[in-house]
Amino acid sequence: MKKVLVMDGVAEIGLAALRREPDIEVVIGEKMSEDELCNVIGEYDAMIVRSATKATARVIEHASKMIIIGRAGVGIDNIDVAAATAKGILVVNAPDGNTIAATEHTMAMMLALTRNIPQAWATLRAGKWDKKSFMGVEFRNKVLGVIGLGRIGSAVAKRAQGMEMKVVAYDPYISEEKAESLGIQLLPLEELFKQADFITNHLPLTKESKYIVGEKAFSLMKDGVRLVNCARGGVVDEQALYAAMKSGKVAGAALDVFEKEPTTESPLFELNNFIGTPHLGASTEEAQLNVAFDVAVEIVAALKGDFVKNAVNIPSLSPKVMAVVKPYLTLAEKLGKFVAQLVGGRTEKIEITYSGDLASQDVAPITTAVLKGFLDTILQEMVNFVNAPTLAKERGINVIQQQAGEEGDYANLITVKVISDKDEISVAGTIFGGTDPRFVFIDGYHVDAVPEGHMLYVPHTDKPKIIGPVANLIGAHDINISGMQVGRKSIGGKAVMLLNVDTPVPEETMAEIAKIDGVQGVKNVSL
Ligand SMILES: NC(=O)c1ccc[n+]([C@@H]2O[C@H](COP(=O)([O-])OP(=O)(O)OC[C@H]3O[C@@H](n4cnc5c(N)ncnc54)[C@H](O)[C@@H]3O)[C@@H](O)[C@H]2O)c1
Ligand SMILES: O=C(O)CC[C@@H](O)C(=O)O
Repeated sequence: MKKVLVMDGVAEIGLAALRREPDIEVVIGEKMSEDELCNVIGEYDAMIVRSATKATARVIEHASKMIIIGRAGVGIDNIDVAAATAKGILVVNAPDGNTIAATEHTMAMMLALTRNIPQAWATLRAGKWDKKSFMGVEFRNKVLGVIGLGRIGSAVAKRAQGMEMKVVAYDPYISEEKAESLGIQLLPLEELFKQADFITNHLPLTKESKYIVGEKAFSLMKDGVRLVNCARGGVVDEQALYAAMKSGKVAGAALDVFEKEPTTESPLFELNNFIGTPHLGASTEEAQLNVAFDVAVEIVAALKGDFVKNAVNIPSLSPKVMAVVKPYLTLAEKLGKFVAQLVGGRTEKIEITYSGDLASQDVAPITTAVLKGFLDTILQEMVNFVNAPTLAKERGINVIQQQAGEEGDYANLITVKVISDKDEISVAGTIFGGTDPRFVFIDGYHVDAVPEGHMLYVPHTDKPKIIGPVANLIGAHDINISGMQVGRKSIGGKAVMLLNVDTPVPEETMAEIAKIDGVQGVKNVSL
């Protein structure tokens, strides 16, 4: 039975999707301190959070059974993803489910700010009919500067265009063509600050984006600019904003997110032209249903050992690409395991070359599968798709992935070459007919071996009286040989023999095989 800890109030539809699974027990957690969470987290195989619970490095250190942490929302700044990755814990989010909610909240904040709606209602409620204090401005023909033209930024832009605003944007990771197709002019950030009448931030909080809207930015802005942030606190420097509002530079600001959350006190709250909401961007019934369901589906998939769609710490693939690469993952893992058992010495480099159909695919997950197979064989600690690249890097293994392009004799081919301080070995595999994995080269010698179970690898000199004696010695120990492949490049030169055996060949038999004249080595391999 797998235990899932659900924190921060996740919609019932997500809980129901988890409870439907007979092997999953759902535990609804109450708000906990870091210490309290550390004390209980070791019992759980998965955890779901929104933004309140912090999966810190300390919490993750105590998460001894954890397979996956799911974020019912977009931002993953409350999860220490690096710590999770190093521990092999998958982190997934629900990136699409609350886009519209956050977009509409941004539009609501822009309108409320510009037409003084919260302030006017407060005075009306206080018994005053005050028309003079609440003069607004119109959106039409104004310039909206969107910082971060991702899912929410571009949806906000579309709605602003519907209100006849001119939209400019800053996002160095979006192509000119994409922006053009949205009718948006991309600008350098400084230029956006200079031109915009309204500015809305849609950047996540990262090292690069912290305080990107700070003192210098305010000095560049137009007098009377209005600012909205419904993305992440800390992108806007709240002290600098306060100063810019006090000086009259900023005519109004609306924040849904704050550097410190929860927060109920801020100098900004004393300003009449400031409005704030307590991180409500994703708080619509629809968004909460979407993110709860999406994240639950990912948790169920991960706990069953299936692939997840929205992993943030392993490469995510579209279903179309996944359909292409999935059959190669098992083959790749076996190639990694095979070379790990043959190579001696300290591994310095692993070169993985893809050709044929794979030359033009996104092969990053296949490379990870090779590393997983390789490291799982040589390390005691848990190795999985999440931590395999990090573990390889920590061990100083230089991983080179290349896509060769030329077809060769195989429709698809993965060649894994491992170079150590003492040794070098390569093995290549292919998939026949979409499902049938084969090893087809070992150190450039052609073979055609089914990569499964126990195998015996015997490099030798190509001459008579080798194959028979090897087979006889194995047979004499009552071990059944279910397959045998011999590859050579030239008569009398080096050759390789690969046997599929039903049980591993005992050490003493291997020692006898090694004594056969012409045998250059003998190794057991288990896949
Ligand atoms: N207030 C809420 O409740 C709420 C709800 C949903 C999302 N969010 C937040 O809104 C933000 C945007 O969400 P999204 O779904 O649009 O994300 P997204 O990933 O689709 O968009 C982010 C955009 O920012 C750009 N970007 C990232 N770092 C940058 C940098 N340093 N400089 C310039 N551009 C950079 C990226 O290229 C991307 O286009 C996230 O921080 C998310 O957590 C808040
Ligand atoms: O869960 C929430 O209420 C906020 C989520 C939002 O900040 C996000 O990044 O998706």
